[in-house]
Order: sequence, then C-alpha cells, then structure tokens
Amino acid sequence: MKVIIASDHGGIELRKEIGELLNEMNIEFEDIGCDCEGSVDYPDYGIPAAERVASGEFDKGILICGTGIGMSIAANKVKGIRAALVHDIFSAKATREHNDSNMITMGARVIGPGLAREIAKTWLETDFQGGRHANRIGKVSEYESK
Ligand SMILES: O=C(CO)[C@H](O)[C@H](O)[C@H](O)COP(=O)(O)O
Repeated sequence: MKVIIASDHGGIELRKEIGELLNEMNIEFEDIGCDCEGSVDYPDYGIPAAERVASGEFDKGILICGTGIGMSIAANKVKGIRAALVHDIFSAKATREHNDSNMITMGARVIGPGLAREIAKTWLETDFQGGRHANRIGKVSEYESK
C-alpha cells in the first residue's frame, strides 16, 4: 500500500505524527508538506494529494488541516475521490467498510495525536465490504461521471 499525506499550516505537527505511525506500520508513504512558517491555503496541498490518489499513484491519502473540513471539501472535488472527515474510531472503520473511502481528513484543532493515530490505524487496516455498499458507491460515481 502507498499512502500520501499532506496538511496546511494548521496540521503540520499532526501530519508528522501520522508519518511516524506509517513508519511504525511499515507503510510506504510520501509527505508533500506543507513545511511552512506562515499560513498557506489548504486546497494547494489537498487537491494535488487527491489528484495523485485519483490517478492511482497512491492507494490512499490522509489530509490534515485545522478542522479537517476544508481538506474534505477540496479533496472531494477531485473525480474518483471519496474523502471522509473522521474524528472517531467508529466512523474510521465504517467509512472503509461502507464507503470504500480512499482518503480521510482530520482536524488538528479538533482531536489530539493519540486519537488521530488510532483513527488512521483503524482506517488503514479496515477493508471495504462491497455488496450493497458497492451499489451505492456506483450511484455516486455514475452521477460524478455525468
Ligand atoms: O480548518 C481549516 C480549513 O477547514 C484550515 O486548516 C484553517 O484552520 C482554517 O481555515 C483557519 O485558518 P487560519 O488561517 O489558520 O485562521
């Protein structure tokens, strides 16, 4: 599995924490920043990361901003991306099983590093269930392709 991670200025520390987790899990990943002193705009990092997941270069992506909301909105504009804003373990598991989410977003101003690590680990280790959920995802993809 190959994972891409990115954040804006609000998520730098948490993104580094997630990078450490990926190292511990022996998961190959690329960290595309930001490595910035001041403020940056989340679409400048979230959209390129989402494009690289949508293209198949990466299997999954983890995006972090202050709230996770901006990153989620931006990533979901990219065709083929199912980015889930997740701040609890139940949703982390459910969004893999039911939504086959290929990205998660988290807010570094919402949750702490311990929970963020557990969410990322759960999400990375959970498989899509297919079946009725595949039909539903198909309907979203069909609409997206119009
Ligand atoms: O949460 C975010 C977007 O949904 C961003 O990470 C920022 O935290 C938010 O936009 C606030 O930005 P600021 O420039 O740090 O005030």
